[in-house]
Parts: sequence; C-alpha cells; structure tokens
Amino acid sequence: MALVEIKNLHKSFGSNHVLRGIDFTVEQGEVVCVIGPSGSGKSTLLRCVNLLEQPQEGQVIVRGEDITDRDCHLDAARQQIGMVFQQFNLFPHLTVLQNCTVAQTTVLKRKSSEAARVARANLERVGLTEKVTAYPAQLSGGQQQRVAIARALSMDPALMLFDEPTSALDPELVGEVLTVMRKLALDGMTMLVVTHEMAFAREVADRVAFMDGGVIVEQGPPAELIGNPAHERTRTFLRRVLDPTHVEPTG
Ligand SMILES: Nc1ncnc2c1ncn2[C@@H]1O[C@H](COP(=O)(O)OP(=O)(O)OP(=O)(O)O)[C@@H](O)[C@H]1O
Repeated sequence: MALVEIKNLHKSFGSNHVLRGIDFTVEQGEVVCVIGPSGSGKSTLLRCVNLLEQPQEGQVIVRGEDITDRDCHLDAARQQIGMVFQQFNLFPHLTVLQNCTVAQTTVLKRKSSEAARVARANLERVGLTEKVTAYPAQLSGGQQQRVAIARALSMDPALMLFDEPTSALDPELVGEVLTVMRKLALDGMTMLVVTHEMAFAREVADRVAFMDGGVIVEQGPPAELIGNPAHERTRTFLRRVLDPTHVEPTG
C-alpha cells in the first residue's frame, strides 16, 4: 500500500480551476520532487495533501485512511504530515527550542521534558544544537529554515512536505538547507518536495513529476524525466529552467 494516494483531486478558487484531476502516489521512503511553471498548482497540491485547502473533488488517502472524508479525525491526520514552507513561519517570541516543543506539548500532549529531548535530537539532526536558546531574529534565513525542519520532524511525521523551501533564501544559504534535506532523504524519510532546485531533483529524488496547468503531465526517475522528457511541455519548461539565458523563439 502506498503511503499517500491521491485520486482525481480537483481544486478551484472561484472560477479558477487550479487542480484538474490529480492522480498520484508516494511510496514509503520515496523522495518525489514536483517541478513546473509558476501558477501550475504545485503549492495547492501540497496544501490539499496537508488539508490546508479542502479539495472540491477527489481523495487524499494516507496509510489507507481517506483524510478528505468528513468523518476523519483531522488533527490526527495532520499530525502524520510535516510541512516546511517557503517562509519559515517561526514564532518570533519563542526560542529555537520552544519553537520545536510547542506543538509537541499542545497537540501531542508530550511532557515538556520529553518534548525538549525530541526537539534537541532533531536540532542536532539539522546541525543547530548550539542555537537552542537563540530567537529566530538572531538566526540567518538558512538557520531559520533548518529550525522549521527540526520543528516539523519533532512531530514524528510519516511524510514531510516541502514547498519551495529554499526560494526565500539568499543564494549562499540555499546549500545548507538542501544538505539537511539530502540527509533526511538518506535516512529514509518520505518526502514530497516542490522545488526549482533542479540539481537537487536530479541527484536526490527517486521520482520527479512535472506539473502544468493543474495536471501531472508526466513523471519518472530524474534521469528520464529531466534527461529525456516525453512531452514538449516538459521540454520547454526544462529548457527555461536549465538555461535561464535561453530565449524562446517568437512568431
Ligand atoms: N488561497 C487562494 N485563493 C485564490 N487563488 C489561489 C489561492 N491559492 C492559490 N491560488 C491560485 O491558484 C493558482 C495556482 O497557484 P499555486 O500557488 O498552487 O501555483 P504554484 O505552481 O505553486 O506556483 P509558484 O511556483 O509560483 O508558487 C494561481 O492562479 C493562484 O493565484
């Protein structure tokens, strides 16, 4: 059984039909990167998987449970899914450690000593042990994003969603976040990653999906999808992102 199964997912905002029937699975331990042009619906797809958005049609099934079902226990379903956003969304008035313990104590009802132990272990995983008492404003963007990753990991998710986790970072800080993500992938974490970092997709992903116009146009192993895409839409997109100086011929 796939860890996540998405069936015929549709999502509209008013008359804007953003997701137009997505069928997609993520297997346990798999790293899947979703690439595609701006506005193609990548973030909306992740937000539907995490139920930050309610799809109008279709199902998201996590470990056999349909989390779009009204009777599903939403909090329990969400706990299985960690999400890292483009903006780090840390609480500015809480320390690094507190940012990583607050949901553990309030949502999972862990004792504060246990929450702190789990948080420290995850801060060590992202290389930030020495920053536990710092506040977000005292950290670089790359460090803040690594705290956001440690915070999500501290909830013991079955699946981690990443929505363009390096897009808000200065270029010199991108590498440290990708290194942490690469390590998680090697540790066997199941990850669904929306990214423009093609080198990461090529080197780390087990599978890459190209999304355009609210559908998955094609998907496959990175060498195939990036190296030898079947669809012209994919080739056009890849030409643009792999060679930003490329100018499409007009007329
Ligand atoms: N909460 C919302 N309300 C209204 N429209 C929305 C909302 N969220 C997304 N949209 C619209 O849905 C479409 C797809 O947006 P989405 O952010 O999913 O695309 P994307 O592929 O992630 O783009 P980008 O790479 O620029 O982040 C856009 O037209 C966007 O304006």
